[in-house]
Amino acid sequence: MNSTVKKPEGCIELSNVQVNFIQNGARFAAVQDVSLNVQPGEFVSVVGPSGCGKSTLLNIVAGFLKPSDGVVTMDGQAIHGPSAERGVVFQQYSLFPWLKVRENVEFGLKLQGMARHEREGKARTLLGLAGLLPFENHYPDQLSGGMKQRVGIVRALATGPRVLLMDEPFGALDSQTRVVMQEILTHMWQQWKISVLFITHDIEEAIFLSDRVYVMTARPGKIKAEIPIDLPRPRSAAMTASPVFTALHRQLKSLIREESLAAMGGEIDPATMGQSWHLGEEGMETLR
Ligand SMILES: Nc1ncnc2c1ncn2[C@@H]1O[C@H](COP(=O)(O)OP(=O)(O)OP(=O)(O)O)[C@@H](O)[C@H]1O
Repeated sequence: MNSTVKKPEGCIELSNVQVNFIQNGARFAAVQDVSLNVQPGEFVSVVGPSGCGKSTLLNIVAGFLKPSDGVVTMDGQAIHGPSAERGVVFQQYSLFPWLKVRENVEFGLKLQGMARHEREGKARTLLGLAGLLPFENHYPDQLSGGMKQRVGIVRALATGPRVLLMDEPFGALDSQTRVVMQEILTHMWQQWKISVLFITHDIEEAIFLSDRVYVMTARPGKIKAEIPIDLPRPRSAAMTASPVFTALHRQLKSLIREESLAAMGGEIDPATMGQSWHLGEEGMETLR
């Protein structure tokens, strides 16, 4: 946990959550017995192999999905559906293409019944903080991917949520833009001190941004480990070369690698990985 002053609200708790889905007529557990929490003002990431149920967990906290079993609360109240108290940012830029940048940010405020001049002022302040004010009259199509995602974050924050839920928000960006976006997000988060639940495949991203990281097992997704990230704040790109960062990276990589191999269902034998394939004449024949 960082040492900044916490808002008194924005506590998410999942207790013994199970999610069953039906695929091809068969029921299976996507998520099993998951208990995790995000404390007020904390930045928590969830990492794990593809298909382990990360997005499913986020969708439950967002209120888009109901768990088959278990309890999910925000500040002690059960979550029954989506709410402006929980802002969501997805990988796909979910901006309205027919609205200008500022109109996109104002959208939720308009729904809340805020008067025009007030919402204009609020949107402009937030856009200014994100360095986007010069683009307030642009349409989303006129922006780069990184800028669109910054608008998406500002829009999610505009209505004053207690929690920000982010599902691979930088997954569609090139690696350089992604690193810059991580720095922007960590600075924005330090100003807003809002609780964040962040889903990512990227170990470095999870370490750089988070106070704690949960690692999930391969499907059915359970919590395999909870790793505190004891790096000072504010975070800077230079920290990624520090011994603490490197050790955390190694630890998380090893935990996830075990699960990624498990997720492949024994298709790959770790003992022989890296050895060249010797197909033999018979094997070559099957490829011809
Ligand atoms: N609505 C649904 N109906 C049936 N199966 C689903 C549904 N949603 C997700 N699944 C399955 O549940 C499992 C978990 O999916 P989920 O998208 O949560 O995983 P993930 O960890 O976010 O994956 P990725 O990292 O690849 O995005 C997957 O096997 C997925 O195919």
